[in-house]
Formats: sequence, C-alpha cells, structure tokens
Amino acid sequence: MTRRGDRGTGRGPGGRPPAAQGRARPRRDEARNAAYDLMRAVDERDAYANLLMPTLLRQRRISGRDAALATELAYGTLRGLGTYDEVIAACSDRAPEDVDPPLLDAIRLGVHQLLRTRIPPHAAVSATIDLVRLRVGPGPSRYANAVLRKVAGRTLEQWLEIVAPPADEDPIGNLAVTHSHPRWIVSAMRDALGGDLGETAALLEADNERPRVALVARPGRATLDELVEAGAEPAAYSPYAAYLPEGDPGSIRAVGEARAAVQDEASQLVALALARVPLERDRSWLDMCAGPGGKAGLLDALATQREARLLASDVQYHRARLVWNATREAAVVTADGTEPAWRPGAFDRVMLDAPCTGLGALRRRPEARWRRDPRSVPELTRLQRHLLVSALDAVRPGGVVAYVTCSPHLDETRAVVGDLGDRAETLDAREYLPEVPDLGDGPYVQFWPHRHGTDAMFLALLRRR
Ligand SMILES: C[S@@+](CC[C@H](N)C(=O)[O-])C[C@H]1O[C@@H](n2cnc3c(N)ncnc32)[C@H](O)[C@@H]1O
Repeated sequence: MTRRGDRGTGRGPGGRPPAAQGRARPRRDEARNAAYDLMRAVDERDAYANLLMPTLLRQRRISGRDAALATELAYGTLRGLGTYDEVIAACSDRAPEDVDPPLLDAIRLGVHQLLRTRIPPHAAVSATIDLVRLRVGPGPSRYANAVLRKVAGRTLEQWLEIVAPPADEDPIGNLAVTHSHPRWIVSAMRDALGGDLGETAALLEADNERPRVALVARPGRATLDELVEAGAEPAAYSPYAAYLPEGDPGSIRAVGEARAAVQDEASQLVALALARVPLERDRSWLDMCAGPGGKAGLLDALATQREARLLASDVQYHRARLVWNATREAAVVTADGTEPAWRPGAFDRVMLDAPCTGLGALRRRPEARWRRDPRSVPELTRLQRHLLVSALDAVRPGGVVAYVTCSPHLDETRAVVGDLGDRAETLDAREYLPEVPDLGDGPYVQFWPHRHGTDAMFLALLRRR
C-alpha cells in the first residue's frame, strides 16, 4: 500500500511545509481514512469488504456516526465505481485505468460523496484533497482537485445523461453505467428476468441497497418471540425469520448460543420447501455442500423435530468445522460430493446448495460484482452438473433432491436441472411455498431482492424416479 511519504515528503519545494504554500495542513479524517484503507485492501489484497470493515473499525476504535459514515462511504463507493469511473473519465484527460490506483480510489471516494451523499460539495472536495495529500502526495492532489471540481458541476442524473449510452441504442450499456454493474451481469440478469428491462433496472437498484439483517430462529431451539423481544421484527414469509433493524446480532443470546443465526430469508425457505415435500419414509437427510452451515443449521433442527438424522458434508475441512458449530445433532464430515462417501440411495432428502457465481448475493458483498469473471461460469456449471448427478445417486428412488444456487444465472439454474432426462421428476417447487408470491412461472422457484427483499436464490425440487 502506498503510505504517506512513499510518494511525497509531506513538505513543499525548498523544504517548506505544505501549510506555507497557502493551504492549511491536511486534516486527518478517521472515517474517510478507514473507508480509503478498506478500498485499498480490496484492491491490493482481494480483501472482502464486509469481513474486513468491522475489524478495521474495531481496531481503530471508530464507532457511532463515524463508523456508519466510513461504512457507507466505502461500500457505496465500491458498489458505485462503475458509474463513477465513467464520470471521472469524462472529467479527465486520463482514462481511469491510467490513473495510479491509490489516487483513483481516493477520487472515487470523493465522487461518491459528491454524487450520492448529502455531504456539502465543498466539504466533499476539501476532505478528499486532504486525503490525497496525506495518503498519496501533494502533486496528485492538484489532479484530484481539478477532476473533483468538474464532477461537482453536475448532479448524478445530469452526468448519467452524458456518460451512459442511450437506452434505445444500447440498453444493456445504459443499465450497466446507470446502476454500476458489469455488462455481462446485466445481460445475465435480464435473461433470467425474461428480457424485462424495467424489472432488470429494479433488480440492479436493489443490488445497490444494503440488505436488512435477517435472523432465523432454529425450530425447537429458539422461538420467534425470543428474537422479537431482542428487538427484531417478524418477517413476511419464513415462519422462522425476523429482521433486525439495528444493533449487533451477535449480542442476541439465542444467536450467541447457536439456537438462532443470521440467515437470509430465502435460504430458510428453500430448506423449508425441501422438508415440506411429503415422503413415506423420512429418516435420513444429506446436505452435500453444507459449509458454512446456514441451511444445515435449519435442516438439522427440522430433522430433529421429526426424528430424522442429517449428514452434513463439505469438501473443505475448515468449512465443515463451521457446519459443526452451526448444528447440534447432525453428523458432519469433510467429503467431496463428486466422490461420495456414502452408499447410493442412502438418503430420503438431499440438499445440494451448489457452489456458484453468487450473483444472487451482490447486495451483501459490495465489491463482488467486479471480482466475478464470466469465464468461471462454464467450469462452475460442469461442477454443478456433476454434483447434481451425485445428489440424485445419493437419494433413494422416490426421495427428493433440492438443487439450490445463490445465483439466478440461467446457465447455473434452469440449464443444469433442465436436462436430467428420465432420472428425476421435476416437482412444482412453488407448491411447497404457498405463502410466498411472485415466485415465477414454475416449476422452479426464483427469489429476487426487488420482489422479496431476499437474495436471488433459485430452487428446483427433483424426485428421483
Ligand atoms: C453455496 S456454498 C453452501 C452454503 C451452505 N449450504 C449454507 O447454507 O451455509 C457451497 C459450498 O460447496 C462446497 N463445495 C464446493 N465443491 C464441493 C464438492 N465437490 N463437494 C462438496 N462440497 C463442495 C464449498 O466449499 C462451499 O462451502
């Protein structure tokens, strides 16, 4: 990382301190410095913003409004940088990719403040210039100043009129720039939404919102009332879900004791749908890709209530350990689902929550959309098909497999479950979630952030013939 002094001495020509050049000594703003450090860690070390931010705030003892500001600035800038780079390009004689990354990140932070926050423009510019002087150097601050002053001359809407391709000529490009998503993701979302561009725009907008914190009360181990007493509000669909408007979920007793947990509502509902399919024999369940254990935690609780047993497995040891912590009665193993460690036909129900691009959870990981690579899709779909064949081998004839992805990409969803021949009967999964509206045309279920306030999770229920 470029540190103060790497690029400049902090002193003006002739050894004069910067204050002597007509500008006061730059002020160190803790919130903006934390946001900036987070962005640099994402760029340089492939850090996960949502994992690093709480640590960074704790280490620096940043709390309250400053913590909220640092988080908003960092996450908002990471989400919005597709739009911001187009604006920066229009205000500079250098393309963003030719700007030194530490300087570019600082300018992006400034653009975010100017175009998407209520911070007064003069404060946004001067705070950013201070940040550049402190962290990048006095020379680059002149360039940053020139760019930001141009950016400040227009609103976001006015800039979009200039920098976004016209919607009638290039609808995907228009949505990509307007809502700050890579083009290939916009195309994939549009396809999954049946070509509806208006709905695609609503989805992309929802991806730019921070998701609410959803909790699950694992049945038989915690109650919704317990979560409500701790300040949560019952959710719309899942009988086990509540949303926590504020506060640290870890401080809720039931969460601390693993009787409840943080879990997206759609994740709860796909597990519930699998458990709801009526079966004559119902003793033995498998969660094939269980780490870190969100769905396994709920399946384990549901299985225990009806005296069935769950085997939870993951190919990675450290993820299997997390499953161990999330479950109480389940047997947990480290195993590759494509090379089964179990007898064929041993299970009545199998959950296959397959590794995927995660395009359905972009709300949660501000930088994820820029990290995903469309070239990873064919490799993932090969693995998904392989795991699905294995899941169908693992379930007994008449038993049921839930194929789940946290991605609505058609290659990972319909294309994987659509060519099973006569190995399996596809059930209408919507019938097992009657409380949830707008799940699509069936027989599959597709959750959406803009429709349900959940991740964009896909579910197919397949009964082995
Ligand atoms: C989408 S995540 C599962 C999330 C989990 N079901 C939950 O609700 O918390 C996919 C998991 O599949 C695991 N995985 C990837 N390849 C696998 C394989 N060949 N066999 C078993 N697990 C695999 C990954 O380690 C990852 O933990």
